[in-house]
Amino acid sequence: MSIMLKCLSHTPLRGRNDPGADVVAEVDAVLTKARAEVEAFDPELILIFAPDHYNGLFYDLMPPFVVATAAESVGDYSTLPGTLSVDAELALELTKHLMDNDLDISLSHRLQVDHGCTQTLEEMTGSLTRYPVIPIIINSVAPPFVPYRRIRKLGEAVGQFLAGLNKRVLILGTGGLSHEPPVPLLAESPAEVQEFLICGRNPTPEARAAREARTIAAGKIYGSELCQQTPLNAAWDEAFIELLLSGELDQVDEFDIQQISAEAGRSTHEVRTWVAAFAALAAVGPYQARKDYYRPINEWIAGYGVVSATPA
Ligand SMILES: O=C(O)CCc1cccc(O)c1O
Ligand SMILES: [Fe+2]
Repeated sequence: MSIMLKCLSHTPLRGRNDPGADVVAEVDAVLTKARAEVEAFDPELILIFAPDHYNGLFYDLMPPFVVATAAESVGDYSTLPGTLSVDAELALELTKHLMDNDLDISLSHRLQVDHGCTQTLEEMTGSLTRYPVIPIIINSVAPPFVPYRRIRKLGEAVGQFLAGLNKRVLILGTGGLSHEPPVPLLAESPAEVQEFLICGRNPTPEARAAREARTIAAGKIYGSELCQQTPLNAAWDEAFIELLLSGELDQVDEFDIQQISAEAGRSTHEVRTWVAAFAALAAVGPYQARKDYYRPINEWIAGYGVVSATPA
């Protein structure tokens, strides 16, 4: 088995509410290089850890994490629609492996996924079907959350499974870093928003458009004094990236969920996907990681980062 890891932010505001042309060009160059590395690696399997943003998973049944044996893109924010090329048999084997290793994983035989999964898949491969994929969706947006140590253990167990395959595997983590887009909180919402958060699957095109417009409007003022949301936190992001580069992943066991929300924004918890990805790689052996890019980008509502790693 050989293995490559890439973790990167996603943001549906890329191409919709862009920063200056110089920054756009920088990010384009970073993503082009990352994609070329994926192409050269030629993965036989992609294991993607991704969040969901109330598109596939709702409070009527909210799992801490879930393996999908089949996945359909909802095509939000004009992302690619359609069916992902999930390796169903292998996804089921992985699920059993996780259960046998004391992880109470959920299983979906038909999961809707959103930009949180598909944007990165498209950016890294140009498609939703180029390579066989197994999605693992980690709850990062709908509190309460399981502790970070559980995410590290999930990643470890996934890594042990991957180590037993005779395949080239690309591990992806997508989301973060610091950011707080305008996603409603169940406890603070009026009844109709609560209804959406509990069972809002398959919204009307109008409802979807309204949601997208709200995110774009938030991007226009993010980081200014007009904005109510927690601002980006470059220091938090840089420290998190350093932690990953150091290899001392068990430090995430000390992460305080409330404190991260307060200091870096509620959606910062999308970095749980990065924790799982790195824990999976670390389970295979020592690794070498590099920071490809970091910049706080208010227009995108994202502490925007790209990190790569391979076995040392
Ligand atoms: O529509 C949503 O729920 C949030 C959209 C969104 C915006 C900025 C950064 C993100 O990571 C993200 O997911
Ligand atoms: Fe997100």
